[in-house]
Amino acid sequence: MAICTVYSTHSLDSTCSISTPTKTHLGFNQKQVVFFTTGKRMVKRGGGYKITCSADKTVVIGLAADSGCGKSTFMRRLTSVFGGAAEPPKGGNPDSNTLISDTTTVICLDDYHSLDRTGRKEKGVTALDPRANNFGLMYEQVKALKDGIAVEKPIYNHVTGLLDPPETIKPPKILVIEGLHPMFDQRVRDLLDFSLYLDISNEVKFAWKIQRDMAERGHSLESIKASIEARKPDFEAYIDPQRQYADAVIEVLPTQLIPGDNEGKTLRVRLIMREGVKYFSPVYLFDEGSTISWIPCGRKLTCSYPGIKFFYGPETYFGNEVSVLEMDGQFDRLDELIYVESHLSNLSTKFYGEVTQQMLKHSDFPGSNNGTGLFQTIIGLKIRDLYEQILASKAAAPLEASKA
Ligand SMILES: Nc1ncnc2c1ncn2[C@@H]1O[C@H](COP(=O)(O)OP(=O)(O)OP(=O)(O)O)[C@@H](O)[C@H]1O
Ligand SMILES: O=C(CO)[C@H](O)[C@H](O)COP(=O)(O)O
Repeated sequence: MAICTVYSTHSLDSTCSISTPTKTHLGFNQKQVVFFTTGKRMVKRGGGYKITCSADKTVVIGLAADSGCGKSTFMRRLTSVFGGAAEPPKGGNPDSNTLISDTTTVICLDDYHSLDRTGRKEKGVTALDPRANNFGLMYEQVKALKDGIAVEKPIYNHVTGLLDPPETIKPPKILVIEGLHPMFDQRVRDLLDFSLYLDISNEVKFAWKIQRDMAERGHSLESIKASIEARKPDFEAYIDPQRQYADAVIEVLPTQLIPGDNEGKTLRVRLIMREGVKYFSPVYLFDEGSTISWIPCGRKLTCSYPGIKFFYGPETYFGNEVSVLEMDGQFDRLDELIYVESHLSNLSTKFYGEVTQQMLKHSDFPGSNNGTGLFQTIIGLKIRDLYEQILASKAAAPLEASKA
């Protein structure tokens, strides 16, 4: 490691690691102070040397869920927290799965399928099976991006079922890797600064699938049932166990307010937040660490049948201490959410009412009237806070080092 002064997007000195095959290269050596006046990233490849500055490093977020479980919806909420819309890479493959905004780049891990649709059929494996995915490449490329180096990432084309020529991905401020396996491979898992798992119960998954694949894509009820059943063993073997590694889990279950209900319209949603995660402090209701049951319906919150019930308290999840915030039921009037927001703490908002504002802004997104939208919005704000804390700690690091 060497200290260098960097003039780029950062105003503070950054700690840089310099790797060079020879001591002196293109006007600098490891003892010199290096000045850069152009270029956003302190990385040069192809010239035989590489400089990586910690303040330039990408923050990596993992989002795991089965297909059709709300990953895209969550990504839209997260991107919105940072402002600006996410778009596919300009002028690239129209079937690219990547979404880029000013701050975030979201890559879909389906792009690391090593077997295309025909290949999987021939070998008799599903896309959920690790044998159909290239975890070595996933690790190398996520690591490179985290270190500030651009990669040529493959593209899995969901329209044709083929692997298309790769696309260039430049290191963003925040990289989100979303898909079936962000926490499956330990090497990839260790690169994550924060991980989230969307845990949708079978009943609700089925209801959502029917809604989308039957109503919007013209699939038959039988084919939807068959596809869910066919994925189940591999889902249970390879996807579901990733819950244990997640820093936060959003669990979506049928309501308990209507006995025997499994229509999937009214939902009981639990936000399970691991304790002791660096840069992440769980949200709480009223009093941190207490166990609380709260029915907010009445003068300040309009609730039609079956009402709304909140719960908050400590629990154990896969042997880890967690805090759980739960909401069962749905909001009648989204503007009244401010009443609920005012009773929640540690939200990482920048101003009073920011959660409500975000929810109102995207009232047309699925889940906006229930705990799925509320908790996805809260996690989006927590990720912004985590990113800002990591950035601040990196900026402070060289100052600490120089004091030593
Ligand atoms: N919170 C929600 N409440 C109700 N329905 C939802 C919710 N989230 C998602 N859905 C339903 O599930 C469908 C899939 O959502 P979304 O596209 O966000 O999931 P996905 O995980 O990105 O899917 P895929 O991986 O198949 O692209 C939506 O069209 C909607 O019908
Ligand atoms: O689980 C999936 C994505 O999350 C898909 O089933 C997988 O990527 C295979 O895609 P396709 O059905 O387009 O061949």
